[in-house]
Amino acid sequence: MSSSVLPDFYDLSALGWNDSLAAGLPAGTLPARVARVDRGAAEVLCAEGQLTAHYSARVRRAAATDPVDLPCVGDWAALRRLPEGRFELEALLPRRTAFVRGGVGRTSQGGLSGDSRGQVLAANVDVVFVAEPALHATDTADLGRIERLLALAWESGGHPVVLVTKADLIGDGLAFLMDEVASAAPGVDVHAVCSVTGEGVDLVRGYLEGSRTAVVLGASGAGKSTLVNALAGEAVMETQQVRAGDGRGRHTTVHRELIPLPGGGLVIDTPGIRRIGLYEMGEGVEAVFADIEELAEECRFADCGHDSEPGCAVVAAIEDGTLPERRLASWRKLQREAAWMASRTDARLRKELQSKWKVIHKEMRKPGRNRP
Ligand SMILES: Nc1nc2c(ncn2[C@@H]2O[C@H](COP(=O)(O)OP(=O)(O)OP(=O)(O)O)[C@@H](O)[C@H]2O)c(=O)[nH]1
Ligand SMILES: [Zn+2]
Repeated sequence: MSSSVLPDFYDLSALGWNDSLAAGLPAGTLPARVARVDRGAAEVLCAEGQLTAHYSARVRRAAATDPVDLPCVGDWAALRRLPEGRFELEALLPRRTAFVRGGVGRTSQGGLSGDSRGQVLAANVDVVFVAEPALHATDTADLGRIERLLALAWESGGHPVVLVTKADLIGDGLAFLMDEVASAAPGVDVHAVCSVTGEGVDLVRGYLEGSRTAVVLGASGAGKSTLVNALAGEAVMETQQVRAGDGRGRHTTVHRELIPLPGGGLVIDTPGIRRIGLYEMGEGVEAVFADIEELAEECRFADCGHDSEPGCAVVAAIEDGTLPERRLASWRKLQREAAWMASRTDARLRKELQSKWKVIHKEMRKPGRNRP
């Protein structure tokens, strides 16, 4: 599908390479960014171009013990040149952010395998675009879905941005809808985009400045591929129309899952990331509902259930109209889901990742950052 010619080499900084990553590179190795993984090997982009690097014995051993150590798209890796000229993926550099799917797998018998080991779907994602169409069939933007995807975005450690896509479909109702969406996304930038007219596309591009890496989360048909194509200025992704037109399955022609954009920045698109809304979320829920968490601190009872307790600040906010009732219901629903998932995913992994990212989140939630 892509008409772009593969370059013979990549400018490392255009792939997101920087000094702090360089400081962690083992001596005598070559930095490379993982663009796709296969069994036992990765397609990588590096100063030498695009090449295949097989995993070293050490990487294979580590991954056998803990699948989280398996290379994934977006990872930075250290390559070693073997005497015969091939490259081996010797080690992974520490990840700054990661989308982790908990170990809720299916056993061969069809039941849930409780092995509770995580799998990393994408690493080193700086910006997480949450795409929700202004109009989906006959429904306007689903605020609950935005909240759920925001929880996943916060949890990854990346910087979330909400994009109301297909803005052309809603006409005069847009301003009202944007206010509603903003109320579901405290502390997060919200923009309207239209891939048909190009409205908002430059704004989106701005988030990728400095060779940042993004993913676009959103339901099927949200306009993710169309947006990425608009950013790239060419068809790097198959859209639903194309797929419907030639009857081929999805992802048959898309090989690289890490896509460097001609205007700078990179986008990660994998089947796993496309389905991520179906996976779990944990403490990200707290970040999405920071407004309710804040109110809850004002409740008379520390264990207030925000139901019919006296002195409940949350119920008071609903009564005086400052907190939409829908938001409390959405918070409860996501909390229940998060608790269910947490009970069957790797607690150790979660803790480890969260303590790392708490610092980043704190930084991002500082006053002055577009709080409502
Ligand atoms: N009117 C309008 N239609 C759009 C816009 N963006 C995308 N579409 C259409 O919406 C449909 C779905 O777009 P895709 O980009 O394939 O959606 P997707 O999110 O990649 O969908 P999946 O691949 O199923 O996850 C296509 O028919 C697009 O032409 C837009 O800004 N305005
Ligand atoms: Zn309360």
